[in-house]
Amino acid sequence: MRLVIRDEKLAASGYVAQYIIDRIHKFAPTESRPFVVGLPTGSSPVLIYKALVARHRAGDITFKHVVTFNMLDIFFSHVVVQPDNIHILNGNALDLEGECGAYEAKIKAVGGIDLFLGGIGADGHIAFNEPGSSLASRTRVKTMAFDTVIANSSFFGGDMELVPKMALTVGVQTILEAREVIIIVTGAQKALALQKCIEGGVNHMYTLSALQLHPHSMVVCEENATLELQVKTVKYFKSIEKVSKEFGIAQTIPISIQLGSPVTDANPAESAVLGKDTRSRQDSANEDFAAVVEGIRLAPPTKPSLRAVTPELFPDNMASRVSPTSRSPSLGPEDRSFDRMGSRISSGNVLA
Ligand SMILES: N[C@@H]1[C@@H](O)[C@H](O)[C@@H](COP(=O)(O)O)O[C@@H]1O
Repeated sequence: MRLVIRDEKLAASGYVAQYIIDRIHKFAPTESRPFVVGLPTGSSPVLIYKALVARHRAGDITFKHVVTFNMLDIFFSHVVVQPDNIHILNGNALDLEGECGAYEAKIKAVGGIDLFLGGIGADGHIAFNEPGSSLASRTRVKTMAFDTVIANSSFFGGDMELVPKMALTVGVQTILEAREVIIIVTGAQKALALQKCIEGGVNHMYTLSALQLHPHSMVVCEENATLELQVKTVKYFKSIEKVSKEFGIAQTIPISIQLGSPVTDANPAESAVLGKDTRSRQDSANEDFAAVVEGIRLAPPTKPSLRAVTPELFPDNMASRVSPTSRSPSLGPEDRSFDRMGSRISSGNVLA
């Protein structure tokens, strides 16, 4: 998991917005190969949406071939994404179970989610996967925790009575299957939840902690949200960014995920010419080692590693420590054998 910390909410949101724009540019989606995003509800992503809308209006980015799976009908969807590409869970459907199953099927039909953007509840939940949710859960009906009802009352004029007590939500497993997950965390009120999810173990009481099992997850937060983290945790994650900047190493996800690698039925020869990856997207998503390999490829040349040299092959070290004058008949048996070895090496012979 990556943890990116920025001083302010605005900077954290700007970072995520730019990240999404870069991902879409690199992916270069088309009608038949759209970029698929999962979008959350809540107030945390609002600044990100605003930044994306502004950049869209400035002509920096198009969302023409972006498909969204929204938790709710948010303004962003209407402004920039084509209506046909927007999928929203309908909490008023007559058959709620059918609605949830169909949602999962639609995600599968478009090839899975490339990037799931999420927030976090003050109790550590992701989407509406409240404490105690199965970490293997899929899209389903969920009863909201009291805390969540309070948090969401701001969207209902502060009236808790108006807040639905149940919601349809993607499951933890649905989220874990996204090829990449980014979480935005703002506000000191989220600090304890963030601490549990980052420094604690994987735990169904803090469902965001399941991201520890995801090969490509990133939490972007403002400094205030780190208040409960250990100083060494904060310093460590900050140092990762600093070091990679110094060494010119891009902290990237595998190229196959960035490009949305073609499916396995691609002609291998053609793929080789195009430099494309022929693995299936799902396979690629699971290859976290690829990220490491890529990091190594991007690393600038360094001094040859000493560990690459077998100690036995170090020349002449022993001989150079023994000066000819110190080789006296008074040496003990062990020293004499040391002396003999040294003299053979220093005379340029190779020991057989
Ligand atoms: N289901 C949503 C979550 O997706 C969201 O992350 C959380 C936090 O909301 P906010 O960002 O407003 O703090 O609220 C709700 O419970």
